Amino acid sequence: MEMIERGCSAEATPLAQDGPATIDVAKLRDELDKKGRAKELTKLATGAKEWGLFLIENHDIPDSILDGVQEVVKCFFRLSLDEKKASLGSYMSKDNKEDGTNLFKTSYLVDRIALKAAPEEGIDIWPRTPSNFRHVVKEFVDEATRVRDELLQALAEALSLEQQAFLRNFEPAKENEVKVKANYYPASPSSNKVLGLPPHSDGSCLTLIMQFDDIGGLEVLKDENWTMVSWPPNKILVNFGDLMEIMSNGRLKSSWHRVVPQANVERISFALFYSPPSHTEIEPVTVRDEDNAADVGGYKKVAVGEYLHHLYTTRSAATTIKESIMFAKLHFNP
Ligand SMILES: O=C(O)CCC(=O)C(=O)O
Ligand SMILES: [Fe+2]
Repeated sequence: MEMIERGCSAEATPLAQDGPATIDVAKLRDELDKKGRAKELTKLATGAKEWGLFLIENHDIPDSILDGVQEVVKCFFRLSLDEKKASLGSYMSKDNKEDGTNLFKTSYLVDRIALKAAPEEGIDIWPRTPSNFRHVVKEFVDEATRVRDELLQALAEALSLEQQAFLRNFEPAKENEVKVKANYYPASPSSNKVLGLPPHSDGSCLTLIMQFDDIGGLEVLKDENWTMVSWPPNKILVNFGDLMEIMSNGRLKSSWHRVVPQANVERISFALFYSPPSHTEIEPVTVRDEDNAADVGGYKKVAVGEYLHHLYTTRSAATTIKESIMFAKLHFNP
């Protein structure tokens, strides 16, 4: 298989002793309990900086919706290859070609579909089997987007920024990008050889990930060690992508992560990738050096589409971790 820098072989990984922070969204919403809310914001700031990701609970997305997503995605992956091809219909669309090829041909142990849930115009690449796939996923996307907005505001507040500092990049709402990926990782007896997904950072601002069973598979590079992240299906993992690192001027770092197939059990995950509209120029928040008031964040203004194009065309050839994000640095000389 293709060699991608550090950590190509998936050696056994210890489970984190104390995993990423779990943030209680209900506490963030509770304006009456000021102390409890402030405590949760502090936990959010600390946890998010430490791991580049965190978990959320009490997010208020009904179990019926989470269960519905699980059902339609499992149903899709149970189809035969021919049935999957037939189900996807206009699969060879512009949007689905690049990512969708993973479904049938990959050097990694993953079968996956990538769709765009928003913006809506001109997109008809949803699986037709099961017939309620699109409806169920869209319901979930609507709920998750509400939570995304709350999280972006809470993150700004947690960093002592003005509440809209991150969310304002997501205007106008109807032009926001929401990519959907459903990943199926088969069990792999030789799991110490082949990866499900290679080490990477997401291009998004935030990625919300569900996994349908808490069996392990996602690993994040933390303090130079690959560390398995564990979470149950009713919690959602919130991962920072490169756009968040740029937006926050490096105060929040995108995580470097990979997926390792498990030896005896298959795994399915379902992720929403949120990015501002492609033409939006992200202006990194200012990060002041306390002593001389200079900006020390190191990131510059960059258009979302331009950055993503750069990331997707360079990351597989990168030789160092997060090399592609250098493009958004003030002192980048290609
Ligand atoms: O399967 C997972 O948990 C993570 C998937 C992932 O990293 C991705 O699709 O970018
Ligand atoms: Fe990822």
